[in-house]
Amino acid sequence: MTMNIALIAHDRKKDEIVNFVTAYETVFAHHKLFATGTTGTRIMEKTQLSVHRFMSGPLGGDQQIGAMVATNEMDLIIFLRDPLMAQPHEPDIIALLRLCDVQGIPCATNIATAEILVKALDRGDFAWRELVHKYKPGVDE
Ligand SMILES: O=C(CO)COP(=O)(O)O
Repeated sequence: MTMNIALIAHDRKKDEIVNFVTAYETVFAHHKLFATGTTGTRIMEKTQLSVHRFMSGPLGGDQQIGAMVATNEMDLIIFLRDPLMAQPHEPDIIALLRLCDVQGIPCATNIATAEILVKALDRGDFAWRELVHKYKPGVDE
């Protein structure tokens, strides 16, 4: 079952997300990947994965991903935030995390949680999302 996965990282976390996605590239290859602009570019530069890129975070990318969460079209989010650096688009970041809680979407904000979620994804723990996909034509293309 193909899941829609969002990958997002703030600047000082970009190396970390690239290394992480590279390590689990064979798992991610089975899914449909989305990212904010720069994160997506960085991942595509270093892997063979194809990533649908939204706007850069400060220009609205978090909100674009949030729109997919709002309509329950996103199955998993890995969002490596920088907890030590203020972001100009902090309200957008909070809004995205809030929507994950509204819809009950698994969202990892650090690498330890991301690792657990990706392992769960690989062993089929996200199969319940199939029920959601059934009612969302076009999500699982
Ligand atoms: O700012 C971001 C998420 O809040 C990430 O955006 P970029 O991937 O474009 O750097």
